[in-house]
Amino acid sequence: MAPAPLSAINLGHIDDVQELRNCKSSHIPPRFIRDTTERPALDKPTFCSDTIPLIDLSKLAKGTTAELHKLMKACQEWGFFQIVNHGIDGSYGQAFIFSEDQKLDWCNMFALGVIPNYIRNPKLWPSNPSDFSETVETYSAQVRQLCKNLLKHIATTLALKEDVFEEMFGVAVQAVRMNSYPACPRPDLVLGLSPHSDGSALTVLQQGKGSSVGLQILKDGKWISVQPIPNALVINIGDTIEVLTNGRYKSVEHKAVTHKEKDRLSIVTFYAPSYDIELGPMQEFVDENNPCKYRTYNHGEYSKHYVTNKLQGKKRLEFAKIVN
Ligand SMILES: O=C(O)CCC(=O)C(=O)O
Ligand SMILES: [Fe+2]
Repeated sequence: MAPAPLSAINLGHIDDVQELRNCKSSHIPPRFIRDTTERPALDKPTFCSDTIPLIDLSKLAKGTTAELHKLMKACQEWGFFQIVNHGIDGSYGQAFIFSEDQKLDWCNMFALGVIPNYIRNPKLWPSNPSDFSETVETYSAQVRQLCKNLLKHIATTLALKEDVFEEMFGVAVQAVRMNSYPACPRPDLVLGLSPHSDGSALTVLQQGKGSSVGLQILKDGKWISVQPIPNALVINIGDTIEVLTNGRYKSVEHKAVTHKEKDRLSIVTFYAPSYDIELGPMQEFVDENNPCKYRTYNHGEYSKHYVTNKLQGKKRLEFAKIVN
């Protein structure tokens, strides 16, 4: 999702977290200090008997039933999983600020629209380093193919025709966002990225090699850290799949925390239907035991709503919720 245009709202002075880090002061400007209820509990490690599921894409490609079952459980119970054997090699600024009193994330973001062409702003594509654009193009083409494949497997786990999402989505919208989280002297007071669900159908997250733990997901009311696995990609279900499956597969709330000494970079691809598509729960997931939970809406309107509202858990999905 591209960041929302900064409008006439008074945003006040915004410190650059990269500069704050470079000046090595232990002072955290108040705009970054979270209310006590929001602060990450870093001293209490998130214990969980399970870690997020790890899926072997090469086994899915061979049609291994056990792996497909694992994928089904991952989508149903976690909304998040990591994948291995996927065949992909491995001017910043704040986003999602809408008011002067809003707490800021300890993160610099750089977002680029990739496909279709009309969401690209060539002026934003840096010419330095010289291979930046080509690298993003190559990576994005591979991730696009990966998303198409994953959506086929996901459709199979739902007993749907494997091409159902591809046929429904039209020319899928693809955007990439680079999140840079500089080390923070007080990671216990700030958040790298506020809790949110993604507005996409699928999200693919790549972490820097040797990355510190940063991503946390909300599972059964507890924040669980996603342990980086070398060469694995983290995949999560976005709001679109939650709506289409009438909540069978859920988009899961997640956030990022920072580290006292280590910088962290995540490269995130959002893959979503074309903006002109009308979306609502598929009839396969609605019956008398599963009443329709979401209205039908235009995906372009949802995307606009998504980028013009602050990150606040799953609040943005209320746009589509049917209230009884
Ligand atoms: O950097 C991370 O681990 C999380 C990034 C994320 O959730 C996002 O960009 O939507
Ligand atoms: Fe996200």
